[in-house]
Amino acid sequence: MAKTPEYAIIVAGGSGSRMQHELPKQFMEVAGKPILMHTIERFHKYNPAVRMVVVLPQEQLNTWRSLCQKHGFRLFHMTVPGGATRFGSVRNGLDAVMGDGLVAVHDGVRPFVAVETIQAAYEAAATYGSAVVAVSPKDSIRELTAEGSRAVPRAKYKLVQTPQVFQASILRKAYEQPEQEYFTDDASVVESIGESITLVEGSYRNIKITTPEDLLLAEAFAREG
Ligand SMILES: Nc1ccn([C@@H]2O[C@H](COP(=O)(O)OP(=O)(O)OP(=O)(O)O)[C@@H](O)[C@H]2O)c(=O)n1
Ligand SMILES: C[C@](O)(CO)[C@H](O)COP(=O)(O)O
Repeated sequence: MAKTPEYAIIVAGGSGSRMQHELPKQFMEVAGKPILMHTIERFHKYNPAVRMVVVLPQEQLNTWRSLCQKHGFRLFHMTVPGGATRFGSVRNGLDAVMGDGLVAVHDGVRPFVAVETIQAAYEAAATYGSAVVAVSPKDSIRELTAEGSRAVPRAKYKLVQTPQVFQASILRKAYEQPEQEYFTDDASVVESIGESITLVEGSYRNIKITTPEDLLLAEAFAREG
């Protein structure tokens, strides 16, 4: 039987404002290579046949082309221009996904996702229609209230990562709706059309490179391979 087509929308259309660096963080080097190249390599390592759609800021398409030349980066991927928000970028990426199959959405700035995590997410989505990678919090959690704050039971919460994988038809339907402020990831978008979300265990190494100190961790993880 033919394998279900697998797609990956790698969203790298942001400006990286919290990194406070001139170059968008997805292009900053870790272990001598742009972060985004590490990310693409992880998906290629999982399955060289994954059809990759990389979403980039419109004004940075040429920068990426130059970086690929400079680093001799030849792993095949399509590029599409991003939107004003992550939601808009995923929607643009989805327009490039033709036909049925499983679609992973992954942050371009999560370069240390394990191949085993990617595999587990595609497998769960094949069975349940959705799969969202998450880990348990390590710190205590307090909820902000009108009076101040109060402790909440940590065991009731998960910290959400990517990849988030869905049947293409579900993801398309979800991204037809208007964007809402509480859409911070793909699970929140899909859930709001009434679909249930299946969680898959993630990894504490699957960090999202967001602020400058994350780069220190990233260099350490990259050294370990
Ligand atoms: N308009 C946007 C905004 C974000 N992203 C992508 O979504 C991922 C997670 O977002 P985040 O870490 O918030 O990235 P930025 O938006 O670039 O960072 P910041 O919020 O600090 O500006 C990143 O890979 C980012 O490039 C995107 O594709 N398009
Ligand atoms: C999708 C995500 O990485 C899951 O943790 C996260 O929600 C992205 O949030 P950001 O506000 O774009 O950093």
